[in-house]
Amino acid sequence: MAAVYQALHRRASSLLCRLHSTYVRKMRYLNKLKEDDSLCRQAQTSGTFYLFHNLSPFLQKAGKKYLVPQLSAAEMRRILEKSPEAEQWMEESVLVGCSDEHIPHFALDLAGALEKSVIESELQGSFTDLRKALFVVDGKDSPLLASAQSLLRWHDSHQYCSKTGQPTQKNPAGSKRVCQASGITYYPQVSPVVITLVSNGSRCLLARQPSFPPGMFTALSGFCDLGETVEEAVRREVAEEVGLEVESLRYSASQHWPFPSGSLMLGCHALVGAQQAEISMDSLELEEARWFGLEEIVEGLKREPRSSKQDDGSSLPWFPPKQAIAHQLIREWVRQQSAQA
Ligand SMILES: NC(=O)C1=CN([C@@H]2O[C@H](COP(=O)(O)OP(=O)(O)OC[C@H]3O[C@@H](n4cnc5c(N)ncnc54)[C@H](OP(=O)(O)O)[C@@H]3O)[C@@H](O)[C@H]2O)C=CC1
Ligand SMILES: [Mg+2]
Repeated sequence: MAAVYQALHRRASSLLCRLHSTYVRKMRYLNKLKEDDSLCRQAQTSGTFYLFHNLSPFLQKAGKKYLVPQLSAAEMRRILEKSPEAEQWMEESVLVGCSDEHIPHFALDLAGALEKSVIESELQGSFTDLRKALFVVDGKDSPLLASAQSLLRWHDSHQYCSKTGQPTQKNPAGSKRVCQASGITYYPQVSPVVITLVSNGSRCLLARQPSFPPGMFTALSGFCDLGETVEEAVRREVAEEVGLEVESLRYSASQHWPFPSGSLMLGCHALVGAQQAEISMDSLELEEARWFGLEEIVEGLKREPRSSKQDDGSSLPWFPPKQAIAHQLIREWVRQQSAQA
């Protein structure tokens, strides 16, 4: 029995080791592509490409599913034949990942090269607004679309050096831009945002902004100020937006979020004292903020935007879908409350 157990253990360890080394090798290869320009240029000729047009990703419909096609370099060339300066366009692509077999994946925005309709009819699909695309594609594809779009957006808005006004040049991987005149290197920017699910022990606090779709409530969020810690940003945002003082907080998880540009959402749970029930809302930013009990949250999680609409035109509360970290925080709170009951 012991021998069988040992053999199984050895096999499991060796599998784990191989898995780990695949990951490590992949990360090192990606890093090399960012550092070695000629290797990256060469990789472009054998890589695959995700297409964007004006920052909208290209999707293909297969039955009820939406797929995110990857084009080979040969297919890319064939599409770009219709555009002058085809090679130059290939060089605009940015590295967004690679397969376990080290096939590099690039993203490319073809807005300046070809009409949207030309590509759509050629490839039988459509460029879809990212706000829709993120929620209809397979779960594993949405983080990739989100980060690819953020990187393409950053390149599009950092074409010039902010010191000299001269054009900046992107490296082949797209991990930086350099101004030859000043020697300044620019790296893609990330904006840290705290997102906090406030609880008073038995209820949690959700809010809505006037721009949200009817009935949607979510956790409080806000951009970190320069020089602030995550803890300070959580305390300040909760104080500013709902007038409550956080007593303790716990980090949960993070998520890249492509809106408005490239945010790193830092998800936290915060506790306020049970006696602090009165909300004093910042009505410049929020339209409504209120406490929700466990039952109401559980019901809201089952609801979809369409099913929330009532006959009198009002909407019952519903929450962000599973792709958003707000959803994860709300589910964690439900699990925690249910375990305490
Ligand atoms: N993934 C998820 O689950 C969720 C994600 N979010 C995201 O969190 C983000 C922040 O939430 P929000 O409550 O609006 O933030 P804030 O409470 O910080 O308020 C937004 C305002 O902050 C100002 N601001 C400060 N720094 C920045 C910056 N770096 N970029 C843009 N605006 C800045 C802007 O004001 P001004 O325009 O006056 O200059 C903006 O209108 C949103 O973009 C939203 O998409 C929110 C909830 C859920
Ligand atoms: Mg806010």
